[in-house]
Amino acid sequence: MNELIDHRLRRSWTAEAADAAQLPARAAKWLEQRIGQMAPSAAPSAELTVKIPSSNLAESAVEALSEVVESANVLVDDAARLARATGLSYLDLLRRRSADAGFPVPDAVVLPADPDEVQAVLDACVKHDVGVVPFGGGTSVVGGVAALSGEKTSVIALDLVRLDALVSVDTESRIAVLQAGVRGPEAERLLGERGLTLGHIPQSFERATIGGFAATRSAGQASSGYGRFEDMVTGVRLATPRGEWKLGVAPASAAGPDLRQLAVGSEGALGVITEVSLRVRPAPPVKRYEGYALSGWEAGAAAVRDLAQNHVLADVTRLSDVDETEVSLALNAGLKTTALRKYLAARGVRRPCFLIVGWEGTAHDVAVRRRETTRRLKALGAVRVGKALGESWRHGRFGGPRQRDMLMDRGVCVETLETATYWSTVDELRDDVRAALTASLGRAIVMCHISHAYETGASLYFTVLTARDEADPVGQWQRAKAAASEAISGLGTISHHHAVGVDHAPYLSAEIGKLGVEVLRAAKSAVDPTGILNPGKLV
Ligand SMILES: Cc1cc2nc3c(=O)[nH]c(=O)nc-3n(C[C@H](O)[C@H](O)[C@H](O)COP(=O)(O)OP(=O)(O)OC[C@H]3O[C@@H](n4cnc5c(N)ncnc54)[C@H](O)[C@@H]3O)c2cc1C
Repeated sequence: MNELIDHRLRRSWTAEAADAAQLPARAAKWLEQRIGQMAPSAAPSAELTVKIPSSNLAESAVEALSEVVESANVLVDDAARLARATGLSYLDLLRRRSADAGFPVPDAVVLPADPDEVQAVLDACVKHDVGVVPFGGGTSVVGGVAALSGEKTSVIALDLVRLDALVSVDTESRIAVLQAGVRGPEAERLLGERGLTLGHIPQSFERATIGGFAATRSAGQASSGYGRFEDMVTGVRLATPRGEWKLGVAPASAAGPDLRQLAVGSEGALGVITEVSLRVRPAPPVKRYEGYALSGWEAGAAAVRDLAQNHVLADVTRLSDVDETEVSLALNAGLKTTALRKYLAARGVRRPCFLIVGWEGTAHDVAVRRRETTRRLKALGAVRVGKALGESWRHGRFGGPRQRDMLMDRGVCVETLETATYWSTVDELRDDVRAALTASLGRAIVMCHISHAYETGASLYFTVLTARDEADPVGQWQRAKAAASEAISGLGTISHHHAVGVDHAPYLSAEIGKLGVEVLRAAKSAVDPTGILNPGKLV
């Protein structure tokens, strides 16, 4: 079980794919021409080289926790604690490459087996005044699982990996109840055995958990078809320092504000999600993915808006800007790029923006919906590239994290950030974020895509590549991220799906108002009066 979240394996995302990501020499040369000379660094060692402080958890607390979960499930060894010390942001990975842990490490890892044990662990932590960081897949990129102790003298990582069951399925209502620690692939396997699917496939699917998806209001790549994770949640079971809280008795309700939506997105600060009731759908027998190209970002964004506002979005709708398209042409050895460029230029697409569209469902459903989407796309000037592009994206869609490790080994600063805004400000926000990142980083490739579209607006997801500043690599990215966040603040949301965590907390009140922050703090003090839950996150 420890292997599942060991950072040495996590570095390669999945153990079996450790060497899958390679940068062809041609691509490396292209990259160096764009961002300048890079200074390769050694890949992190497979040995445990990071020095970490010893555990500060009082013996009485260890004993109390051991009574709840048995002593074998209270881990105080360095490897176990280090494995749950951070998430997977660029800064997390960067800090893990140095010899001294420049980040807080939990004093123990506690592994409860079921919701009742989670509740009993919280009760013991209240009694011993120990901070608790709920830990799902540990894929947070905003510091959500950072082992901050706040005002407490010790903090545990509450790892939910043993809560791994499909609890029940109500086929008539199409609702499945899953425990919080079930990872994406296992959820699909368990549901697939019953002919069902959740359809929630974020890029972190391989490692992230049901509890983590709910706690962060995650959005999967097929959100246009299946909805965001919060759209799927029909009920939540939470353990809190004040006792258990269950929410969700009907598909819709006018019994006051929807408190399920307070639990969803609560980032471990208002309770530990132990079970989630989820709307499920019949597993689709047909999946069809294909690619189109549009000439320039404005034409591409206008096409996605047209599809959204005419209710003909494909389940997956993903538009890359010119830079992201250029990079995928340069780095993707699988596509016959020269021929493709000529083909597109001959059809008037000189600055191509790739659009991936994917439909899932019955053969009839896919055929009908595909016809409608593609009819509109052609009318909007989109040129069909074909199935190869769609399938190449579908098969490579979990490759990003592996490529990131490999780029970091080569001396590249590589990170992503995201936001969302209304259609009327999509272009302005994109321009402002790009300008802020470029002004801060100098020579950099700043790519952007839309991967989640709505009638009223869209998400914007940025990927940045620049040569790492070896003198101050942490400061280099912190300054760029702050500049981008300032540009976002006021025009869009500080996070469309990565959540608040530590990194976005300074920008929350600009978005929801001081009163909004007070409302969240009041909710927190109601469920967590002594402040043991996830100190320093969200509010
Ligand atoms: C390479 C990569 C790609 C990603 N792609 C996407 C994407 O496509 N879409 C997307 O939405 N996100 C994406 N993310 C972000 C991240 O995967 C999501 O935020 C995910 O929902 C986190 O799930 P997790 O189980 O890993 O949670 P963790 O990282 O373990 O925790 C995230 C936060 O939730 C809290 N938490 C976890 N479990 C519980 C629980 N049971 N109860 C209460 N609180 C809990 C934690 O304390 C923390 O604050 C990506 C991350 C990476 C590294």
